[in-house]
Amino acid sequence: MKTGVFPGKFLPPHRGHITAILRAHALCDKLYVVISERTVEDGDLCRQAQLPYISGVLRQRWLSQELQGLGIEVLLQNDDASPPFPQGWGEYACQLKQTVPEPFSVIFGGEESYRDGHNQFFPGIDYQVLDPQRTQWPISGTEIREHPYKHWDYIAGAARPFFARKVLITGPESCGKTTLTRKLAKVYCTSWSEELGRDYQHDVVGGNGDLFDLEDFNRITHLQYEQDVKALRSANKVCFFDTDAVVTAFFSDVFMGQIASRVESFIDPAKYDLVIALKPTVPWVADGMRELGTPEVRALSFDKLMALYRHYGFATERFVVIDAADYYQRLEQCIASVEQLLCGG
Ligand SMILES: NC(=O)c1ccc[n+]([C@@H]2O[C@H](COP(=O)([O-])OP(=O)(O)OC[C@H]3O[C@@H](n4cnc5c(N)ncnc54)[C@H](O)[C@@H]3O)[C@@H](O)[C@H]2O)c1
Repeated sequence: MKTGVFPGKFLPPHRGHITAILRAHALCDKLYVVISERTVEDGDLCRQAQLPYISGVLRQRWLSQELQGLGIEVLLQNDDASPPFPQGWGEYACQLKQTVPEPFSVIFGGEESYRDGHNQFFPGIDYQVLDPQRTQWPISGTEIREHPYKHWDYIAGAARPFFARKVLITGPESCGKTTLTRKLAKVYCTSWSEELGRDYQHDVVGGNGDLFDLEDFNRITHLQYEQDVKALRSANKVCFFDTDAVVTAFFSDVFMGQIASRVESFIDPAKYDLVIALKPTVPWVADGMRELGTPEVRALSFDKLMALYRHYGFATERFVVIDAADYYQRLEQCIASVEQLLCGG
């Protein structure tokens, strides 16, 4: 029985890592992937790339998603107490032997320069180097952190939702949100999450808004969240959202005179990288389910919705407000703001 260990930072995991891990797995009977987390150093690396901290647990979740079902165990090791390399070799070696729950006979890696250290601090354990020139996937974690959109295809699938830019298109009824969201998704060849409250109203309530009850808005928020997560999983650099929980809170208040109890727990001002707010300056389209059609009510709805965003901690002064009265201009303004969001990545 040959047991191997594949250590790394995996900040973030990419195809080079995954392929090397799978090769290592083919060379032994049991493989442990060990994520080495140094919160200060790793935190600095994320900050330098202007990314939120990618915690060890998050990396463990991503790698576990990627490798599940293959008999590879993903472990997390906190190396905060070890000095940096090369002084930290001894502590690192001790810690690794404690983290892995059984004796191992081989350590895999891609760095020839670590061989002497391995020979000294892991006596009797082979050090096997795989693809040291990174010929198959010429990529590093540093390159991905600094330019995730340029190197998008290398990012491990499970980590892509973290890196995908999230764009919310919001606004009151009949301002072209759904069409614009679909068009933007097509322009950027990516996924989007459509508002499902209207389908819910059609399918469950029979189209008659008077028949809503408060619990319906809790369900809508939850279903929308699930759909958003699914859309994000297949995003190509950017993902578009046709609605959010603030809009559901708004309609809960319109129909029921109060906000359903669980809606607020889905409101997250930090979720979106860009919020595009559409003003109701295009013609009203009656579809049998819309309620708020007069020009005065439409303008008031927009103001009320923005006030609700402020109430929930959104920085509405950073919203891109689209007030052009024609669809061509609206689309152009949206594309320009998305371009700005993605540029430099
Ligand atoms: N930094 C040091 O001087 C040093 C010294 C000794 C041990 N270590 C330990 O070694 C482990 C690896 O650290 P790291 O910073 O190199 O981790 P990492 O997350 O950057 O990489 C993990 C492993 O994948 C390999 N790899 C990376 N990109 C690849 C690609 N495109 N194709 C094929 N293989 C690729 C790396 O060579 C490494 O072996 C860590 O556990 C670390 O603590 C580091």
